[in-house]
Amino acid sequence: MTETKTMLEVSGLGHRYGGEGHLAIADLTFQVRIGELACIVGPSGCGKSTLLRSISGLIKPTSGDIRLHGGAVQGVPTDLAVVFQDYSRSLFPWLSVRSNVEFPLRSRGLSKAGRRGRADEVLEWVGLSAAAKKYPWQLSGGMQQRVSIARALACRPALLLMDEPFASVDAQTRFELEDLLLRVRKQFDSTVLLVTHDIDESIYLADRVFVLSKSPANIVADLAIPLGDVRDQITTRESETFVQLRSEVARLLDVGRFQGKSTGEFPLKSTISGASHHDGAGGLAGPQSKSP
Ligand SMILES: Nc1ncnc2c1ncn2[C@@H]1O[C@H](COP(=O)(O)OP(=O)(O)OP(=O)(O)O)[C@@H](O)[C@H]1O
Repeated sequence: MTETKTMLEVSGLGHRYGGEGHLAIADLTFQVRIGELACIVGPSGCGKSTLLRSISGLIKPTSGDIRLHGGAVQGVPTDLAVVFQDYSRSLFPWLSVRSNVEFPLRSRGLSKAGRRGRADEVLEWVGLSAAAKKYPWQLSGGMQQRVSIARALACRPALLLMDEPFASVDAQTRFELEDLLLRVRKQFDSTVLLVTHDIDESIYLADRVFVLSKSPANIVADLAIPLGDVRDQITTRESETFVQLRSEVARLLDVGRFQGKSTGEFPLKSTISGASHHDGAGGLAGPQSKSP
C-alpha cells in the first residue's frame, strides 16, 4: 500500500502573545495530507487565526515546529495562499478583476501572456470570465470572494489556507461558494486547510475535521468525514452520517469550551466509523477506550 504523503505537519505548536502575555495556543500537533481538505472548528477566540498566522509565516510561534511539504516554515512560504473572510479589504479596488488575479503572479516569474492565461483560466473556473474587466466594487460580495479564491488558486499554492472565507456572505451564496470550493479543489488537486465557526460547513466540506478546545487551543478530536467525494447541499446534509457527525462535533465543542488545557484524556467516544479522537498528548489516537 502506498503511504499518503503529508503536506503540512504541525508539531507541538504553541504561541504566547507578547512575552509573558496571553497563551493563545497551548500544544497543537496535527498533519494535513496532500490533496486533503481539512477544516478546523473551535470556539470563538480559541486561537484559530493565530494558528493560520503561524502556518503562513506571519507570526513566529513561541514553541513547536511547522513543516510544509517537508521544509520548516520560516517566514512567509512562497507556495502558500491565504483567503481571508474580509474580501473587501483583500482586493485592490483600483485594479480590475483580472489584474487583481494576476497581481501575485508578477513576482513569480511568469510572462505577461502567462499571467493573463493563468488568470483567465481560474476566472473561468470560478464563473467570472464575463467580469474580468470589472472592478471589485462593481461586484456582489459573493463574486468578490470568488475573485479572492481565483487569485489564490492562480498561484497554484501547495497549500491553500482559508480563514472563515464564507462568513461574510448570505446563506444562499455561502452554499454556492462551498460547492465552488469543492469543484475547484478537485480541478486543481488542492490541499486546503479551512477555518470555520460553522459546524455544518466543516462537515459538508471536509475530508477531516479538527475540533479545537477553547484558548489555549488543543486538539480535542480529529474526525475523518466519510461522506464521499460527491456532495450535495440537500441530500448530503440530510444523510444520517452528516446528522450524526454534526451532533458529535457540537458535543465536542461543548466539552472543548471548558477544556483549555491538555488533560491527556478526552471523554467522548466516536459514534461514526472512521472518526478518531485526539490522545491529548500530541499523537492521533483511535477511538477512546473510556466510556463517556
Ligand atoms: N496580537 C495579539 N496580542 C495579544 N493577544 C492576542 C493577539 N491576537 C489574538 N490574541 C488573543 O489570542 C487568543 C486567540 O485569538 P485568535 O484571533 O487566534 O482566535 P480565533 O479563534 O481566531 O478567534 P475568532 O474565532 O473570534 O476569530 C484570543 O484570546 C485573543 O484575544
